Amino acid sequence: MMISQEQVLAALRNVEDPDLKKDLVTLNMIKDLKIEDKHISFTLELTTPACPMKDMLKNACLNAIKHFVSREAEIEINITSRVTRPMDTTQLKAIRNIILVSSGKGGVGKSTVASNLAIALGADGAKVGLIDADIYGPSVPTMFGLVGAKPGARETAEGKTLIIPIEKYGIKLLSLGFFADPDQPVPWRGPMASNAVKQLFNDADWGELDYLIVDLPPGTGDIHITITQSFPIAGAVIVTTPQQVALADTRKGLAMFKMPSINIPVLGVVENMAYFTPAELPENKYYIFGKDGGKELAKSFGVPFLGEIPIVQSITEGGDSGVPVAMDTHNSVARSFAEIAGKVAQQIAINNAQSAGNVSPVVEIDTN
Ligand SMILES: Nc1ncnc2c1ncn2[C@@H]1O[C@H](COP(=O)(O)OP(=O)(O)OP(=O)(O)O)[C@@H](O)[C@H]1O
Repeated sequence: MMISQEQVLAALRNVEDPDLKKDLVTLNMIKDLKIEDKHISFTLELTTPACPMKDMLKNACLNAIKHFVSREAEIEINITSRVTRPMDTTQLKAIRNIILVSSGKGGVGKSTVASNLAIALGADGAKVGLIDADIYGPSVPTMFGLVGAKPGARETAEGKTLIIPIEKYGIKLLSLGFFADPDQPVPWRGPMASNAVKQLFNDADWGELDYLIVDLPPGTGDIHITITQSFPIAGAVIVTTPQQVALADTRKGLAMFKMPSINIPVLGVVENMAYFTPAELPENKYYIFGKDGGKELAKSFGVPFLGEIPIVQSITEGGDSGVPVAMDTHNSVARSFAEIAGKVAQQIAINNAQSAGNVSPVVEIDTN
């Protein structure tokens, strides 16, 4: 039996990426195709290591080759990824996608979501950085067990001094909290705060990153304007809790990203503290702050709903002890964060493909 490259590629043209709505060959995702007798091997290059459809696409390739080429074929598929980036980027070239994590109100769990999202994306093999730009109360040092840590610096060949992000759990971190005394009130104000935040982007030795997560201060202020106008942003993740007071502020925060002068894609809404589950009765969910508020908000703005996170002690404990809950992959909350990370990465890949003209302009948004 002779199998040709053309036969295999023709078979794989029947496999469509459901997000990008084109086949894998057209999308140039099939690499290193080799055929020896009945042994076929190739690499499937995805747009993100966090792709939630990894297994589905691999199975679809196997089935297509078995069906259209030969039942006897022995098929080996190696999965890799090359994270795409928005098109219009001339600065921060080594940072592919900047993701803002934002909330209308303080204390809703924005830093918790930013930290766990960073870990969940990194767990799939992506190169991830995290900037804590919360001028009012930088909490990333606490959440990563780095209170009192001081980043180093190095000189470039051109004589520029670069801050070296601190690496923990595979994530490169910089927080305004590293540059202030943890026991003193935060002195950042107006232009000084904006300049300090810009430095975290421009004057740091980030190296290559697939995703740089930014934990913003709550609300809508100078820092938001500075960041959205200074850097190419892949999108914003909005964190809310189900109470009406939180939702009202979230609505304002979300509307800000949609303003024509800002115009940042909203990747979706995360509903934190969605319900309470007692450890001894894990099946019982108590919607003590109201039900589905985040979901309905997402629907009303036509943006994806990324998932809900319950109120659980392991999140508070993880945050306080410097080991974010997403590190414990057996914990069900860690799985929820992994799912949210998958959806965020997926949404970015769709937006990037769209801006590169690689996908039809109508993208279905899952708001269920
Ligand atoms: N789902 C949850 N279950 C239990 N505790 C949580 C949950 N989400 C957040 N917390 C805890 O609530 C506190 C506030 O969370 P976090 O610092 O993430 O909020 P924030 O929105 O970033 O606050 P800030 O406005 O200060 O930036 C932390 O102690 C955190 O561990």
